[in-house]
Amino acid sequence: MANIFSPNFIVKRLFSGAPSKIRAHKYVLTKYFQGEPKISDFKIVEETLPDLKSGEILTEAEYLSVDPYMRAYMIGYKLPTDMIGGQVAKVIESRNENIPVGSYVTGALGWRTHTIVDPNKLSSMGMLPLTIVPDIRPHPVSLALGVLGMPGNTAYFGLKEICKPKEGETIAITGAAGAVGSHVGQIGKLLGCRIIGFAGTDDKCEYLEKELGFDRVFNYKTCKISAALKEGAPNRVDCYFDNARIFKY
Ligand SMILES: NC(=O)C1=CN([C@@H]2O[C@H](COP(=O)(O)OP(=O)(O)OC[C@H]3O[C@@H](n4cnc5c(N)ncnc54)[C@H](OP(=O)(O)O)[C@@H]3O)[C@@H](O)[C@H]2O)C=CC1
Ligand SMILES: CCCCCC(=O)/C=C/[C@H]1[C@H](O)CC(=O)[C@@H]1CCCCCCC(=O)O
Repeated sequence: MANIFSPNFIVKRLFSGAPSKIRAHKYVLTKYFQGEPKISDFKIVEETLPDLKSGEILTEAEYLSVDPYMRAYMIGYKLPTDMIGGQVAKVIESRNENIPVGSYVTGALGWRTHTIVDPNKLSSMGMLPLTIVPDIRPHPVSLALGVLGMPGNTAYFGLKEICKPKEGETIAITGAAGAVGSHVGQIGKLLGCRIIGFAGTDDKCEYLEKELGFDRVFNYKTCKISAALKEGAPNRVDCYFDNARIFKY
């Protein structure tokens, strides 16, 4: 997740006594990703937003989300195209009586600074409604893209409703340090399970064991998987929550 406001992105408003004109900045994808995404795959475009219509809100992004689905989804768009993506954003102007200025919303608004939203419409791909973030202070609003958002919900419902682990069982997790995996492990611990994880660096493994309380985490790039499973899950693995498809099975 990235806080997008560097000095280059500071909003410029043209005050004229009338409603402010906002110059939004957005990431436009100009090349499909090959390997790691690169700065040169994007250009940044400025656009002046129109005045709000009745029912609409103007949002200012505070957090953008970077997620694995983006690589696959962007292939479906003709280039150049606006970059999709989840946001937590603050409402800075409102012509909607249910969403006052100062509230926070989360939704698929894309990688852009400012957005005019009709809260009754679904996202561009028609999948996600805009959601008002409840007041969760003193916790940060960014949690709406984390444990309270899709990663947390995926972890919670995937574990509770699909894996259905029982207390004392062992859960193995790949992509264990990722947005979903790190929540699966923590929820699993709360359910009284033994958690073994697989992650791609020693730092991630140490973080998961020491900070998040996973029982045993292995660096899948340097360990022998069969030995790791024997050591980490001496009885057996009861649930396998696969986020990364790093194992051939
Ligand atoms: N985030 C969400 O809300 C949702 C996610 N999903 C799916 O869940 C899975 C995990 O998502 P999420 O936790 O958000 O992902 P993250 O981006 O947080 O973590 C992904 C991790 O997967 C590992 N990885 C393994 N193999 C590869 C590879 N070939 N290329 C890149 N990374 C690799 C990397 O960790 P390491 O270095 O440790 O190997 C990487 O950091 C994905 O399949 C995603 O599509 C599904 C529904 C919702
Ligand atoms: C607000 C978007 C948060 C997305 C979090 C995430 O990682 C979603 C994962 C996708 C999963 O891999 C399979 C999906 O279909 C999930 C939803 C993708 C939503 C894309 C919406 C894009 C848009 O409408 O602009």
